[in-house]
Amino acid sequence: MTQNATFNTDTFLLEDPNDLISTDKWQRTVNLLAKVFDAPASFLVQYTQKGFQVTIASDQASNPYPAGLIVEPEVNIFCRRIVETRQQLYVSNALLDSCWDSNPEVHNDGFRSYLGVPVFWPSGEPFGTFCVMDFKETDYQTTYLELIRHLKDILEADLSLIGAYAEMQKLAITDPLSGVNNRRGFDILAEQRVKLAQRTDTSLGLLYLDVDNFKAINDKHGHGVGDDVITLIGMVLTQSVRQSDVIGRVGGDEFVALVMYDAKEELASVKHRIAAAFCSHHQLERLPVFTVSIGITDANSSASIGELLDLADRDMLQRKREIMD
Ligand SMILES: Nc1nc2c(ncn2[C@@H]2O[C@H](COP(=O)(O)OP(=O)(O)OP(=O)(O)O)[C@@H](O)[C@H]2O)c(=O)[nH]1
Repeated sequence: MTQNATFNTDTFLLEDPNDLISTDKWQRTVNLLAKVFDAPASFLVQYTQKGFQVTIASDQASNPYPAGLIVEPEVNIFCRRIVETRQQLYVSNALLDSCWDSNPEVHNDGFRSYLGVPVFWPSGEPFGTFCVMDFKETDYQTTYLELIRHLKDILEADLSLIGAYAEMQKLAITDPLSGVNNRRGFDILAEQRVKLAQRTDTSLGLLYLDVDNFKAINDKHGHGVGDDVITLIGMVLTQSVRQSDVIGRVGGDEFVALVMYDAKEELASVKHRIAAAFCSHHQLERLPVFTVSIGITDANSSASIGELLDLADRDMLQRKREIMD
């Protein structure tokens, strides 16, 4: 289920710039680091599965590594050690330790000294490193180590801003009771999913689910039990569809799922899977027995999400009438 696309810690910030980050301020911070250490190069480096990318490079002619440069994740560079250990690293002279023999920063580019600290996302995941490098051996004193940690706090404060904003965005599109997308979230993500399906030539179907006589559950067992049924539906739907499918709660007891399929019969089998899941779950959860009506429509036309929801809703009502009659 596509839900948390707003805060992706596995994407390079340079590929997906964030308005909340002032890269000017970061540039000044990185430049300042090089200046106070009287060093030829300093960096903010981001780590993802794709490797290490220089996000910001101090703007001196002596700096060989520009912003945007990516180093493969398995290369034995200093920053890699920090990401692995999550600890500060100070190498005053890399030639004195054979573990750096295979480091291209040392044997290709002539660096001797490295001081770096880990930078973390607010989630505690490593963002990357903040570091300063020199072509000569160094002997940094404690106050310098404190300074680099202080400057890194400034960068982490900005990263926590992105985290807080992403969290707010997530809250704005999530239904707190069922944990699935609310109507706004569903509309946004479903529209993206439809565009992606058109580009990749895949087929989509829309399921519309409504609890039968939900009002009676509330009236007979109380609102709290009704809430538990809503929570259960969110859970069952999440477990019944693929990660890339989009689900949402679009009304009190109404849920929808936009699902990808290869053969049309798959839509009917998703529908049966969902209905069957309720049978086993309400026993486990000690909830009253309830049934749901599910409508389906094909979602491969140029119709808007609102129009598709209407079609699936009408199909659901038709089925509900058939059961009630
Ligand atoms: N417990 C609980 N009840 C809710 C919530 N949101 C809406 N409802 C109730 O859901 C009920 C929906 O009633 P109806 O739209 O008549 O639907 P129904 O009783 O399922 O009837 P049919 O759709 O015809 O099967 C109303 O009584 C609402 O008060 C919620 O978050 N929690």
